[in-house]
Amino acid sequence: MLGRGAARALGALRGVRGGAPPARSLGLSRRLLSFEKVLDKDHSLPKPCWGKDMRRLFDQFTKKCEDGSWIQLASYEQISAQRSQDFSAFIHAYFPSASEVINKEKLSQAQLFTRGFEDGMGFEYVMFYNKAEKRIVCVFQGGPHLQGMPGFFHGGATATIIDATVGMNAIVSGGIVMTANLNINFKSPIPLCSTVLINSQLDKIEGRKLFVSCKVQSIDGKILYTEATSLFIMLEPKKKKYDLKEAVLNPLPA
Ligand SMILES: CCCCCCCCCC(=O)SCCNC(=O)CCNC(=O)[C@H](O)C(C)(C)COP(=O)(O)OP(=O)(O)OC[C@H]1O[C@@H](n2cnc3c(N)ncnc32)[C@H](O)[C@@H]1OP(=O)(O)O
Repeated sequence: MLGRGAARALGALRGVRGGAPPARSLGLSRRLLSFEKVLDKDHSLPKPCWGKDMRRLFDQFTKKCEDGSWIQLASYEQISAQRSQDFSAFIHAYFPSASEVINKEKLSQAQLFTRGFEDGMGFEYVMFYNKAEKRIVCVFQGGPHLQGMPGFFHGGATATIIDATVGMNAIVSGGIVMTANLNINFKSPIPLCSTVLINSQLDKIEGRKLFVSCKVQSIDGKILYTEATSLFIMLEPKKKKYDLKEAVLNPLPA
């Protein structure tokens, strides 16, 4: 999914706010900017369902964006490219057997898993990217529909938001990538409806492999809830029968 998720995720890079200079002037490539989402709202902006911790951290990181060292990443449910025939061609090129299952109509109805919940009930999050430090910080407030053991987040929900965060970090460096391995150590249960910080770091790139690690901590940094390491693989360029780069540089209208 992340090949497609990659496109969705890179749509996030369109969002540079808080008076920060345009992403292009920050050195982000046109390629990144080209993954534009044209539908629905940007879920990474403050909502009434955000608690005071989420809102305060949003304001703190938005402030850090003012000098251009950090970029806030917008987040949508879908990208315009997903609706185009070209995106079906992309799936066919990389995963021909999947293209027998996913038709254009299904693709147009699909939406990002983490954005499929009612406001405040599931994943509320906003990510900030520091290119120089190869870091992405995710401020995450999980809702009551993410419960596992009573009163705590489901481990799969924690894994999901980790995958989204380390995945975004891999995407901003590697483009179209997929999760090959995700290794999680659950150290302490995360109280339901709390706000936590996910700090991810791109550790190294070896050929097509990107290694990204992260920590999930309480907002005061005193509790380490979860640690994870991950491996992302850039999709094999030689298998490419379709020029995704060109498609995203010149996206079709939705
Ligand atoms: C706002 C949007 C947010 C978006 C972020 C959301 C994040 C969500 C991300 C996902 O959930 S993605 C969905 C879950 N992942 C998958 O479904 C991937 C399924 N696996 C595959 O499709 C392929 O296995 C994969 C594309 C990952 C790799 O296949 P390839 O044929 O391109 O690679 P290949 O097998 O040739 O391996 C390339 C290198 O990686 C290594 N490798 C591959 N898989 C590995 C693995 N699992 N562990 C360790 N090494 C691995 C492999 O040994 C080799 O190393 P060397 O180059 O040194 O020889």
